[in-house]
Amino acid sequence: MTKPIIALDFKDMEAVRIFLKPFNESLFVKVGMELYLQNGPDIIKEIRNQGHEIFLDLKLHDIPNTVGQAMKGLGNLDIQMVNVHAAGGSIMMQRALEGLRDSGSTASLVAVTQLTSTSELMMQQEQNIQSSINDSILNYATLAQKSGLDGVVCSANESAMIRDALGASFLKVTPGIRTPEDAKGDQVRIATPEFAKLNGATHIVVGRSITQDTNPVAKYHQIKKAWETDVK
Ligand SMILES: O=c1ccn([C@@H]2O[C@H](COP(=O)(O)O)[C@@H](O)[C@H]2O)c(=O)[nH]1
Repeated sequence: MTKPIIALDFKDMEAVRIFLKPFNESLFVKVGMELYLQNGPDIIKEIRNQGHEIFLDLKLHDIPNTVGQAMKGLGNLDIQMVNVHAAGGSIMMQRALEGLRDSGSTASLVAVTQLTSTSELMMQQEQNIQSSINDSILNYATLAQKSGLDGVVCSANESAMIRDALGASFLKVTPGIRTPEDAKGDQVRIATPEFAKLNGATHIVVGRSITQDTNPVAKYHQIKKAWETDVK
């Protein structure tokens, strides 16, 4: 069972240090654009030195050569998971994977399908995709699998569909996790940890529900328990 991934959406390492200090255990954390782009690769070294696993969530999306070369560089960091946008296309995803493996990295490479902040209506009107959001997500997930990637980022509302179509071992990394008492914020396609578990998610990503709680350690353990408990 994978640990819930905590999204460290903080502005600097000092804020990360303060957040991580009360946790007396090894965690799986996510470093995203806010933290990485303002602090650079040193942040990865320090978090790894504290014994935590890292999902580097930079969502690369550019022409294949640029993404391939960038991935080659990121592969030199000691990270366990990294991602691209599936909308960049199959050639871009293949070059990303080649770049990552050329660097010797064994990190999982996953592709974002539709952001969990996107509704079906937004997708249809703003991206001009005239299918259901589930069809779009399954299309991107299928493309990612054919491109050799390890899995996708989707919401837990789509993880059962992807599991049934593409297999249980294809990773379904699911942000947009909320407990019933949490604020939805800018997320649209949300689910509880229990729902994610029941519906084939392989990983859950939780940010503000933990980081902005008055007792982050207790909230993390509440979510971890809900995620790990077997549901019949
Ligand atoms: O589709 C996606 C892809 C990535 N994310 C990231 O996950 C966390 C979620 O944070 P919350 O505070 O729990 O909403 C955040 O870092 C996003 O960049 C996502 O939400 N949806």
